[in-house]
Amino acid sequence: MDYFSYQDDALFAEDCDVAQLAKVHGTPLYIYSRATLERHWHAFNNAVAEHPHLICYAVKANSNLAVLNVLARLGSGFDIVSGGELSRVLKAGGDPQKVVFSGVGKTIAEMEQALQVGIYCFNVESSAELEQLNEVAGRLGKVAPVSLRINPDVDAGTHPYISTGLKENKFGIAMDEADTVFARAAALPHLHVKGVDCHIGSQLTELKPFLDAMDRMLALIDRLANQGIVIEHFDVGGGLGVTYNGETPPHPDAYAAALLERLGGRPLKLIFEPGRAIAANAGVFVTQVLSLKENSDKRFAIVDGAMNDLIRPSLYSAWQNIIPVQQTDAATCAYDIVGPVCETGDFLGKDRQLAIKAGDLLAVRSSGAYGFVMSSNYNSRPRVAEVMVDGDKDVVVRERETIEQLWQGEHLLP
Ligand SMILES: Cc1ncc(COP(=O)(O)O)c(C=O)c1O
Ligand SMILES: N[C@@H](CCCC[NH3+])C(=O)O
Repeated sequence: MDYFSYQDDALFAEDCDVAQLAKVHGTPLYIYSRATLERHWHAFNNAVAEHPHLICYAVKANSNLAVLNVLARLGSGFDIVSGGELSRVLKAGGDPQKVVFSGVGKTIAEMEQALQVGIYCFNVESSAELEQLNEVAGRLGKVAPVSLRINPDVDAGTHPYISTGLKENKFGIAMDEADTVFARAAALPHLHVKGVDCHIGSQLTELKPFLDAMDRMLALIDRLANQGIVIEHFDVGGGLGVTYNGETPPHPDAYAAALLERLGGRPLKLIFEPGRAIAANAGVFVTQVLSLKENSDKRFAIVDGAMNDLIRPSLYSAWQNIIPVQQTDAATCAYDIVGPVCETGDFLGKDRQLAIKAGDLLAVRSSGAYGFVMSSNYNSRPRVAEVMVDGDKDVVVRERETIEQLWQGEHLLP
């Protein structure tokens, strides 16, 4: 079931006509589907329903308050990487006791904030962070719940910029130091060791790297048990991929079943941190064709959306499907879909077969994750509006920035 589909050649988001949404709210525009977010969250939650677990949506994928609130209402937990994300979760009605705090560099202020609100667990990424957290917790008269993020040194087989589980990556504690750092964590007075975690990369489309990582992590958990260090939970991170262009990532059911089989009856609570798998295909980015231009080699469609609004194609050469908002029978041509930003790398897609003219609307699919959250004001372009549809209702969940907001907080010299 695809909540973004055509009805009589017009693209709909649930029961809302996308062209009408663009007319009312302007372009460029992000549109999210509540039903899709909920279906994807339930897919994870149902996949492990029979086993103690917590689904902690990775806020970084899409941190709009309405997105977080929809998931909080389902009972979701949240994986955060900053004090800002924690504040968003709380503002959106999320339960701090279902929050795990990941991230390779946490500030003292962020540690204090998370300790004060009582999060579920800190995913600690280094010995230095462990010592700091112990000190901060001691100063506040608290005990910090901790998991250690271990870098299992497996190749996730994904884009090098989004691979995180190799020794050469900055993330986590090396496996060959894990036992020692755990022993230290267990000995520190203001920490309570709860779990282990790993996250080997994003947009994984095969089970094997996940299972390789799990085998190494379970071996560690067994060694720790022999040292008398009891691990309550195993946080497997996020990373399950989605279909952008014909990839066939495992369904959460298959993923969870494979993990549970490997777990082999160990009484560990499982924590999942899915971001992309929940949000990516719950959103589209709608842009209008400003003009067409061609030379002897190429045809360009210059659109009002740009790399500052959706950077994935420029940053990772990521391919996202670009479809017309109104389908026609007209003959198609190959276009590079480019934005107004003054960078050669400013494109949303290359060599796309489309039948388009100035004024037409295009929808870039799979834009619900790592879309708006990675947007910027580069070229002094106001950040775009975000709308969430819920059946035949649409709500502006973030207003388009105004020109005045572009220089909010800036000051002239006296
Ligand atoms: C620690 C951690 N957890 C979860 C995620 C979410 O990843 P994904 O969106 O691929 O599920 C990330 C980002 O890759 C991450 O770094
Ligand atoms: N921003 C990346 C994913 C990064 C994952 C962050 N841990 C993307 O769009 O694919």
